[in-house]
Amino acid sequence: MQQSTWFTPEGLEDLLPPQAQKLEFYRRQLVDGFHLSGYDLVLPPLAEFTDSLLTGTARHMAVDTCRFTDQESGRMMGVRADMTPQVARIVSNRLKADGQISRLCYVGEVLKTRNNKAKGSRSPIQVGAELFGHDGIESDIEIIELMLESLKGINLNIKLSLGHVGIVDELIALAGLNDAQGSELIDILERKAIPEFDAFVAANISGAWTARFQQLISYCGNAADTIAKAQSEFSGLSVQMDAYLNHLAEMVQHLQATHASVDIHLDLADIRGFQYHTGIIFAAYSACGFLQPIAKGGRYDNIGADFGLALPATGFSLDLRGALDLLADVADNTDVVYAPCVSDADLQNKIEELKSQGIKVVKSYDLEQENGKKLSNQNGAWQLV
Ligand SMILES: N[C@@H](Cc1c[nH]c[nH+]1)C(=O)O
Repeated sequence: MQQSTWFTPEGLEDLLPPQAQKLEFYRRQLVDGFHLSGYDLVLPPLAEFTDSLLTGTARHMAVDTCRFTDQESGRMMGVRADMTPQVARIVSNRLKADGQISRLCYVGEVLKTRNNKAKGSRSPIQVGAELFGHDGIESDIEIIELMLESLKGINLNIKLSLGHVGIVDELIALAGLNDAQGSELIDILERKAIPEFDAFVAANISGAWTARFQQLISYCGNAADTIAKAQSEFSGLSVQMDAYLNHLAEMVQHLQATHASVDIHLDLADIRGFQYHTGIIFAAYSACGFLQPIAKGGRYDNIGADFGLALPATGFSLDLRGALDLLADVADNTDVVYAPCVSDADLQNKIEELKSQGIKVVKSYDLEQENGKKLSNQNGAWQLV
């Protein structure tokens, strides 16, 4: 047998005890929390036709998506690299949830073509929530608060970073950049390549706009100060720009009132990893310093257009596998009882009764050797000894 037979591919790992149980514990806690906020669970399939998986705004995901030919239909399929576009397909095409608000949540493993550690796990276990059918700031607030509440519920201490994709887009439009220039700039910002950004601005932007792009990149820091600065310097550039900044300011004000203990940070030029987003974007970083966000999300209006129903949408997801080391270990305090392997209906009833009380009952093939409580037949009745 070749030695490589028992190796798993780079970035695809087994989760062993007790880590797997720990993940399951937190998964339940998160999904139960979503449920209590009115989010219904959906479980999309692991793979879909690339036509639906990589449609519209999700086409940017193509490089991350493992693809293969479906032996049934001959069509190209892909393993999901993100569940959000799948949930958008479900709401637009399966639930046809027009004219109403839909709240959905999901859990599942996703897969990425490459093992880029800087971008997080190659096979995240994605847990998330999406809200469809509302385009006001209230739904952005609901989703961000749900994320904060969920992370607090699993005892993760985080910092919140906020941004708005529209601000970069609007500045590009106002400065009169053409499509190619706009895409190049977005690509530079996605990589946060500051020297390239400076070179791009020097070569492509003139007059007062040069200073504005430099200001944009400087809008990074404490939320209250940064939004005040951005609002004073960008005020009046356009109605849209004012609206975007006002939305952010309102968001900051709201969260400072409801989540006073959360450290809120603004980064108006940070669009890294926000591929299909169109509005307010956000990320939660570990307060104990961790480069990858624990959870992230944002508004992504109209992603469902290709599925026949364009709905406003906002949501967030987190990678439970990536967050596992940051989560407290879960002690297994369940009582253990050993049971003999004998054919006896009363014993079986007793075992079921104990399990229904949350007691762990383990079959023993050598009861004498076990340390701990045992089920023993005492004068015809099964009892704990
Ligand atoms: N699925 C996105 C986050 C998101 C969820 N909903 C909206 N955005 C991601 O993993 O980056």
